[in-house]
Amino acid sequence: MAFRTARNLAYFSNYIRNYSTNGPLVNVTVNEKSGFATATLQRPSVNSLNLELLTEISHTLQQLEKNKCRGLILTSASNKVFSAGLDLFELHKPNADKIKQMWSTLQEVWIKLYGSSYPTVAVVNGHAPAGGCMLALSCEYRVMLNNFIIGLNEAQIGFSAPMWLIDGMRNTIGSRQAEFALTAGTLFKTEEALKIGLVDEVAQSKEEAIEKAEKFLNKFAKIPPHARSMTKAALRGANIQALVRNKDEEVRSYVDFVTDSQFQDSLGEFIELNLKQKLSK
Ligand SMILES: CCCCCCCCCC/C=C/CC(=O)SCCNC(=O)CCNC(=O)[C@H](O)C(C)(C)COP(=O)(O)OP(=O)(O)OC[C@H]1O[C@@H](n2cnc3c(N)ncnc32)[C@H](O)[C@@H]1OP(=O)(O)O
Repeated sequence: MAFRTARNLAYFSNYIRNYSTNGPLVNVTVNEKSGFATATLQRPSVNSLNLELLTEISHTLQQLEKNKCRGLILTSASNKVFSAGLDLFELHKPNADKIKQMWSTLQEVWIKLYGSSYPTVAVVNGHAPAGGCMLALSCEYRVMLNNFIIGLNEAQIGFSAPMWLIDGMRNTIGSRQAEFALTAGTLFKTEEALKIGLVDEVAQSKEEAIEKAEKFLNKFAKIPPHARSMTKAALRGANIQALVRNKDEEVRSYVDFVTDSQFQDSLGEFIELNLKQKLSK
């Protein structure tokens, strides 16, 4: 049963209210009429993805799947940043166990969002570098506001995006554009992102973006949900299975990579050069 019925809506809202003891990092509302859920990321100030936020996103996606969500709009409470990607301060001189959990939860988020049975739209109402772009890419449709940047800038920071994320980029903008974008770690302005197909539509305000997102979700009103989700699984399943098979091995490589002193040095330099907040010496 979908949670558009009042009883399930109440259950879901209650779940969300009770979920986090520190106050929710993801606010979920459900439009009673359309049945569409809006998940708003609200970790101050830039929705950088630490273990707590990733865990909450992952639980939210699980609940949406369980409650047979009719469509999801993913957006940000900030009017400047959709998500700044992984929390770079948590990657600096990290506790190995914590970053192991962090990467594993990031993989879970990708699997659940990229593979969701329900349709998904990212309303990209702010900058979306690296992990921010990952969240947007795992949705089926992207509506972005003007004058922001989006892209996978991992190469600029000193590493390669993982294979599943490369697949997501390739499936969205094609192999040729993906090779250019990933090898240079390009961050695209909204209009450039529209030209290469990294975003589908541009909006001038968040309200307009939400309208466009709902219009996209409404396209599926007359399509049998199981036929839609089977088709999505057929299109995306091989990429998801490849990650599932390689999940543990990838976590091990990631922990080795991130704890290596060479990566730590280049991350330290990146933070000092690019972020306002500096590392404590
Ligand atoms: C086989 C498997 C192995 C694979 C191995 C791969 C290894 C993978 C490594 C990890 C993968 C990472 C993917 C990522 O997501 S890395 C994150 C990359 N993110 C960025 O490059 C974004 C950096 N930030 C910015 O460019 C800008 O901040 C912004 C997002 C464009 C916003 O600009 P704006 O001018 O509006 O804001 P400020 O720059 O003033 O920032 C506001 C405050 O936010 C703090 N901040 C920003 N970004 C981050 C971040 N990513 N993590 C933590 N904190 C961040 C910034 O310091 C400011 O803090 P303050 O308010 O306290 O001053």
